[in-house]
Amino acid sequence: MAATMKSPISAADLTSIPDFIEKFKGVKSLVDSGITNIPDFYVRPKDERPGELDSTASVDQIPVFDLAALHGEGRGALVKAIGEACEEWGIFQVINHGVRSNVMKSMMGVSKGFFHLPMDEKMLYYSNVPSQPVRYGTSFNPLHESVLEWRDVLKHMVITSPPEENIQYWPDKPPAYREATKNYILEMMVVRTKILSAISEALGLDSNYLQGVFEQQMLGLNHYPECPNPDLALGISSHSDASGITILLQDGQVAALQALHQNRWVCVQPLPDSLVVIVGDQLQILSNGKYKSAEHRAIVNREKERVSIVTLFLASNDTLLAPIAKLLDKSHRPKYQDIKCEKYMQKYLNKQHNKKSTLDSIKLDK
Ligand SMILES: O=C(O)CCC(=O)C(=O)O
Ligand SMILES: [Fe+2]
Repeated sequence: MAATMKSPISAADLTSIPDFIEKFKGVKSLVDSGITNIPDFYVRPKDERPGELDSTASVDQIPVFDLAALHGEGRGALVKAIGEACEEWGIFQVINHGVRSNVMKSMMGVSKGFFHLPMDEKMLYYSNVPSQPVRYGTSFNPLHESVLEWRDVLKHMVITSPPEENIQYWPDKPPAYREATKNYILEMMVVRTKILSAISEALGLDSNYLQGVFEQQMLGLNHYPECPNPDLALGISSHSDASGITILLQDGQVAALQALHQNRWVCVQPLPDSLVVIVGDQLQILSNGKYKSAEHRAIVNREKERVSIVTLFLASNDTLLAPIAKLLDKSHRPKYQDIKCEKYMQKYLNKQHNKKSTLDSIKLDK
């Protein structure tokens, strides 16, 4: 592989982000070039670096729910607990969610396989324009960022139903990519119904209410290569997701995802066969702030690479995002300006990740 044969370069040789993007396209090829220090444009300001704040104290574990209980007498209690977790945390893990273990394993396998392809294969999908249907790239929005995220990405911006309608745009390497991705997407559609029906009920709405709103699906593969200075960089910087909900599959071997809770970073420990559910900004808007989108980030590791797979469920472009009328009354006035989903997504995608800044920008009575 040509990229691995280059002589080691020093971080000081890389002067600017556009220059780096032009030469390396992303993190993997930078690491393969043999660097021993990260370039300056990966170094986070001091207050953003992963510090001592991350906690594994038992009081600070994010909630874990066994979804098997949705099918029996325990449904009411579980729905209530999920609602409370959406208010308090905006993030929780689920087990016994019904997604087959081998489907998750294959998806993880083809994702890793894709990021390890030779550069010219990955370049077939390369773009810096976030709206491409299937796009390989790096960081979040590299040409609008002052500090880059230590990750490369492959994004499927639109998943159709059935998913294989636009399969010709999907990578066909590694050879199992298309089949594994299709199977994973189909299982995500099933688990979405379980989770969104529970959240709808917790809000006092018809079971299928939110399912009818968050009908669009996107898929994102994140690759976080080993990093020589994990104390200075972040894999993904603090942000909330623009989705209604996000369902995340994380690598079982490396703990890296952290959620902000009461001003502390709490590590989301990977549990076997679990999925992480994250409340996104669109659910915060619809619930009029009752449910909070979780601010989260991912750290990187000196020895281990990591892959995570995110499935976003969100409203269609022409949906007007607004608090649900049934949740409003004299003492619950709307907290957010109405905004078309397409416009919200443009606002979100046209800048760098910055905590919950997109949501904050449409708050009423700031
Ligand atoms: O890799 C992770 O655990 C987090 C990924 C994430 O937050 C995202 O893709 O939005
Ligand atoms: Fe996220």
